Amino acid sequence: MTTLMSVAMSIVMHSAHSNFGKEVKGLDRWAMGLLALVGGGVAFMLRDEFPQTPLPMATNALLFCGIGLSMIGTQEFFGRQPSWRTFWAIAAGGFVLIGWFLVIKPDFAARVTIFSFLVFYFYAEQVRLVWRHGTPHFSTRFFGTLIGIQALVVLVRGCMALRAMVANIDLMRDNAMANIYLGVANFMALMLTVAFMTMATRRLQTILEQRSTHDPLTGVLNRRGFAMFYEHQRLQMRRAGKPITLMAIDLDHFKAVNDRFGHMVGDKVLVQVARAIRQTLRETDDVARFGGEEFVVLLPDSDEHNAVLAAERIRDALRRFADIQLPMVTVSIGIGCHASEQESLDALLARTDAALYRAKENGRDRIEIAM
Ligand SMILES: Nc1nc2c(ncn2[C@@H]2O[C@H](COP(=O)(O)OP(=O)(O)OP(=O)(O)O)[C@@H](O)[C@H]2O)c(=O)[nH]1
Repeated sequence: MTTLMSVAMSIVMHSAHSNFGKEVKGLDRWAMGLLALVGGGVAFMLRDEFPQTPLPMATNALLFCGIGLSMIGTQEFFGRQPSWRTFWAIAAGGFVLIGWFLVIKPDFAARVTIFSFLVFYFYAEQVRLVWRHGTPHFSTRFFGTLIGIQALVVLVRGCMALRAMVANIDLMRDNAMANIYLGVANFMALMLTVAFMTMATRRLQTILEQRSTHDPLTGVLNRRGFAMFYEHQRLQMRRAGKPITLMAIDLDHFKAVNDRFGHMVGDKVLVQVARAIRQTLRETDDVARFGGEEFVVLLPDSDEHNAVLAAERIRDALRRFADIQLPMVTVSIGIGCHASEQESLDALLARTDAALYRAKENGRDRIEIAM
């Protein structure tokens, strides 16, 4: 049953990889790893039919590859460089050593010791990755706990084998430790896959949320993200009785930048302008790109005077563009402060935009305050 279900899970993993493999790494490794484990399981089942050597060797090789691939998958998931050398060293070294203690100098306990300690490394590395790079979320804790248990079980079995407690480690004999090990090994292959999928879907959810609220070119908020941020800040500021001020920023003669230097350079300028704006703001402020070359900044707990100071800082930052080998650009800025608690975001934006267009009309590269 476990073997069949692992095949099903491998298909699920593979289809998840083809749908969002670019966003979430490691799924294909897990899918392949599961297939290798299935192969190992089948080889294990056929042990009585073909009791002679190649089969146990193949079982071990497939199990090494299956568990090792899950480590590679988890490394890729967390954005780490996959350690293929370690993978091959362990898989090949394990294969040779187990072959030695199977054919040349048959020793069951030695084989279990070698197998357990080598695969322990694969699991322990994943525990380390979760510990260091995991996000504080249920899915990560779920995966981390399961992989930790798996590592522990394998380690205990390795230690028992090291002390040559053959009765406890021989899976063919009916004893508590062997039953626990077989149960955990079978159940865990599935549970770990489910847990990894939970982490993968959580990652995908975060990415999609980020995409729906952020501008892909500059990475700052988009209109939707800005509206959400505004709503959150509006409630907080209303409770605290503090003002909210908006700043509408539009690049001057940006068409000329595009025409003269090309669209690619125009894009770079937009990215740098967004970065420059962000760097001049406080932690509590945020900036959005409202399409084209217009940015809107929200300044909670700021009045018009503070907003003008912030706007001047932004204009100063843009003057340093020559240092990063980009064409110099100037901006026109409109500033609007909440007139009353009842004023809607659209109304405030309209007043701020009107101030911005006044700045354009009055010669650009200047700041105007909304009436
Ligand atoms: N490179 C690049 N250009 C963009 C993007 N979005 C809009 N633009 C360009 O921004 C320019 C906006 O031109 P206009 O609306 O005439 O404004 P402007 O030239 O900045 O003039 P004023 O705003 O009146 O000072 C157009 O050339 C658009 O093609 C973008 O994502 N990347």
